[in-house]
Amino acid sequence: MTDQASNIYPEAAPAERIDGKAFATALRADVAEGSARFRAQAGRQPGLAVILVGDDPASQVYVKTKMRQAADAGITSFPHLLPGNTNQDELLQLIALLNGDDQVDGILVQLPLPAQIEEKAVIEAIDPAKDVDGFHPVNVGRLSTGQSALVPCTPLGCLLLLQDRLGDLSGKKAVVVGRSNIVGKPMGQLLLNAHCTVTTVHSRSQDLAAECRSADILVVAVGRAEMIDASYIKPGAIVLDVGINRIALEDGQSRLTGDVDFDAVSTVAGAVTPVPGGIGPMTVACLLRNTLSAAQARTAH
Ligand SMILES: NC(=O)C1=CN([C@@H]2O[C@H](COP(=O)(O)OP(=O)(O)OC[C@H]3O[C@@H](n4cnc5c(N)ncnc54)[C@H](OP(=O)(O)O)[C@@H]3O)[C@@H](O)[C@H]2O)C=CC1
Ligand SMILES: Nc1nc(=O)c2c([nH]1)NC[C@@H]1CN(c3ccc(C(=O)N[C@@H](CCC(=O)O)C(=O)O)cc3)C=[N+]21
Repeated sequence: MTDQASNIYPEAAPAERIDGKAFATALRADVAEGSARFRAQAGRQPGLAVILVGDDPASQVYVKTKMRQAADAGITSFPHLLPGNTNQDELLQLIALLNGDDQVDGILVQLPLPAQIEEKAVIEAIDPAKDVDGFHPVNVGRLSTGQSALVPCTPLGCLLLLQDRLGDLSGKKAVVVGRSNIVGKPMGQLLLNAHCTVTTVHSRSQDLAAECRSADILVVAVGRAEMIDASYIKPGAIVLDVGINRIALEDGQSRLTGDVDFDAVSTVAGAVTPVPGGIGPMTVACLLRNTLSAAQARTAH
């Protein structure tokens, strides 16, 4: 952080830290209530199948967190931990089995997958009604045409936080940094559906900082540690930091950091989400919310 960057608006009050972790805890309590009602009506708990191929330690941690929080929210999880050399046909056979299993309402295949498996083929094999990640082209199409859909968890978590703080988002200027299928694109779509004026920027954009400085709402999902400093921020803006970057420290340890330089941005913004404790926990809470929604929709007809 440069002195210049931290002092461009010296009169501003420091930004509020948005507690995504606490919000996610409240959201999981809502899901638990809904799951209990579902169980009373359907005679079973909502079910979530979680597939992990390989033994990447970070992915193992995420999968454990998801299963523990699912149990706490009254959702049964069905873990499928497959060896790293699993081939595509084996994975597709498992998905076909889960598509046909009435106890399973949601199917999550942890990404990234090993190189021998094509992500697109796997995503397209999942029954769209059980696609709790919202990555299937049917759900992507439904979201982009404003129909009810299973919506990707990370952008859904961002939207819920924004609506909690701002209520109606109509007419707000929103800038999304990043255009991945998982975060950036569905985020733009959700903000557009909520009547924001949306700009999506990426690695080929010109004058990224100027685009970002026009934003009342700035959502950052680039995967570059602390890239966004105070010079990207409009005074008073709400900044959501999706980035999860593990950086090595000198003592051999590591720490998690976002795509936003939290301290620098806090001198200018109105409110900022931290990493950890921001969007990450919201993602997992929204996965459980989507599982409950899928269970309700599957038993409604
Ligand atoms: N909190 C959570 O729950 C989750 C967090 N994440 C994290 O969010 C981050 C983004 O993830 P994801 O969307 O999957 O990442 P991707 O790598 O798929 O996409 C990154 C996007 O950022 C753009 N980009 C990269 N460098 C720059 C740059 N210098 N200037 C402008 N744009 C740039 C890329 O542009 P281009 O398209 O032109 O290449 C691309 O659109 C990661 O840190 C990831 O770990 C992801 C999912 C969930
Ligand atoms: N099919 C699929 N769906 C996903 O949603 C998906 C995925 N694959 N692959 C990986 C990414 C990443 N992701 C995160 C979820 C929670 C935290 C999270 O809870 N983070 C904690 C910190 C956890 C820690 O300390 O490591 C926090 O930010 O506070 C982070 C990242 C979901 N993803």
